[in-house]
Amino acid sequence: MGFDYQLVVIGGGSGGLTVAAGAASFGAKVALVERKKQLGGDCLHYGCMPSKALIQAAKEVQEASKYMDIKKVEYNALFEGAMTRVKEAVQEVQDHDSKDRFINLGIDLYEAEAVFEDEHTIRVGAETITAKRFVIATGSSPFVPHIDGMDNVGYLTNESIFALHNKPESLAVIGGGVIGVELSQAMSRLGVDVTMIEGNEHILSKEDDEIVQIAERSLSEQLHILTNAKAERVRRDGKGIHILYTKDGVQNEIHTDQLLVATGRKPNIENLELDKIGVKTDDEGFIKVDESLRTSRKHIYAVGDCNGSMPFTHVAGMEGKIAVSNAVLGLARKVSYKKIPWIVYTDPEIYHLGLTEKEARKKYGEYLMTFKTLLKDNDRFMAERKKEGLVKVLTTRRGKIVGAHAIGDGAGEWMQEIGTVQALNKKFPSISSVIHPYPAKNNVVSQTADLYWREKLFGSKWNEVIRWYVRKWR
Ligand SMILES: Cc1cc2nc3c(=O)[nH]c(=O)nc-3n(C[C@H](O)[C@H](O)[C@H](O)COP(=O)(O)OP(=O)(O)OC[C@H]3O[C@@H](n4cnc5c(N)ncnc54)[C@H](O)[C@@H]3O)c2cc1C
Ligand SMILES: NC(=O)c1ccc[n+]([C@@H]2O[C@H](COP(=O)([O-])OP(=O)(O)OC[C@H]3O[C@@H](n4cnc5c(N)ncnc54)[C@H](O)[C@@H]3O)[C@@H](O)[C@H]2O)c1
Repeated sequence: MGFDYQLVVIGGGSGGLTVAAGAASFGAKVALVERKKQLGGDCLHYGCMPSKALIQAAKEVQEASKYMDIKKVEYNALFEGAMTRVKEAVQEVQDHDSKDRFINLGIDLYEAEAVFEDEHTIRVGAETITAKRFVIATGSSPFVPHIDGMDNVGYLTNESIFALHNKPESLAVIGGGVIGVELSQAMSRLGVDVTMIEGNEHILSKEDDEIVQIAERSLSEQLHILTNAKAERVRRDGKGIHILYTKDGVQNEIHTDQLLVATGRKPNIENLELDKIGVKTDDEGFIKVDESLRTSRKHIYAVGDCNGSMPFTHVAGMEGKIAVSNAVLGLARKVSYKKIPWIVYTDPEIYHLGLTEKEARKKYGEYLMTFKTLLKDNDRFMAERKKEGLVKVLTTRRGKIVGAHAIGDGAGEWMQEIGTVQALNKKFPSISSVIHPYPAKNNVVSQTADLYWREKLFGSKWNEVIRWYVRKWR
């Protein structure tokens, strides 16, 4: 039976665009279906791009505030300016990733919501199209917990906060995960009074404990952080939004101009009619895939946020490339999530690779080695007065990297050296033999790698042997 297309990709975000472009460049007949007017998905429109533009604008305001007294009315103008920068950044990347670029690759674009009719057919608006294989890349949306009054209060999510024009006086943020902390700090730097309500004992629950301690200390100088706190009820009146919450068993209320909900994600599968074609999902609705990214229907693949693996753009991209190899070239490449770093773009910035110390200790027990350098012990961070921070690297006794974490100015950039070394299957101590230009910030990484040798040479029986050799023979 002939199909209209060899491959139909559903969703034109980070994952879907990688798949569509990759498949077309291998000569496949490809259609891309996107329900929104623009390509780019969450990362471009409501995620990575607008948040990073906002973070940068807020950082500049905060720097300026060190040298001048910024008045309240000036903060209003600076806020509006920051929001304009956000829109400009999104537009610039949008122009670069235009529809024409994909049409010129020979891809047929359909601007409509895809709905499965049967396992080889989808409805897109008024048309139906058939394909031999599909890749679902429909992403995720904000998950909003059930809190009494929420439906009537008019809250913000990452899909609406970047459209704010006027600076709110105050902002409450429910959720102290990555979105919560990045946006809270940026808003606070733009003169907004921010209160964060986090249900867990600590914010950023996926990070290493010591990193979290430093992050909490630093962020609580700029925001009110309420941990172990549960929002029970919200209501709006003429003065704004009231949030009734319980913290450590005690009830309290805060009053705020705006409320941001940042409590995790849910998959965009609601209208696909996956049940009809036998594509299985887990309890939260994320599409189940095997290591080759195949769903329970073997000719249908799922990549990016909708499969619930790791909700990052670089993961959607990595999965997209594997899906192209498998769906288009017929290979059987498998995904691995062991060597995927991420960054939390706060100031100080956080870098995360692999296991936290708690996880690594559980797995490796006494075979785990931990190497730490405080930024206050590094010349460059001393010189720049950016001494708050830590590098922590976790290895096996033989130097295999199992985790690397840092918090500090620009950590996301200078720590990636460790991610590269790990990806190339080299050991952590090999960084010691690479000459780092002094006093680049990545010296703190080689300084930490030197600790491995110090431990091996001076913290073991070898030390005695070397000392004996030097005394006797040199
Ligand atoms: C505030 C915020 C900041 C972030 N910052 C970062 C960051 O700094 N770094 C990072 O790596 N990640 C970041 N992320 C995560 C990143 O945005 C996502 O992991 C990434 O966008 C996932 O890509 P995707 O292709 O799976 O989904 P998306 O990019 O969301 O694309 C899915 C597309 O599918 C479309 N679609 C959905 N259903 C249908 C349908 N039935 N028919 C047709 N089209 C459909 C949607 O309209 C959308 O365009 C951030 C997320 C948020 C919310
Ligand atoms: N820098 C980046 O790469 C970046 C930036 C933003 C988002 N993202 C991606 O987006 C994903 C989603 O981010 P997120 O911050 O929404 O999710 P998250 O899972 O990181 O954090 C959600 C937080 O909300 C808390 N929470 C949940 N329900 C609550 C409730 N009722 N009351 C109080 N607290 C509650 C959770 O305990 C958790 O700490 C992230 O996992 C990340 O992968 C990445």
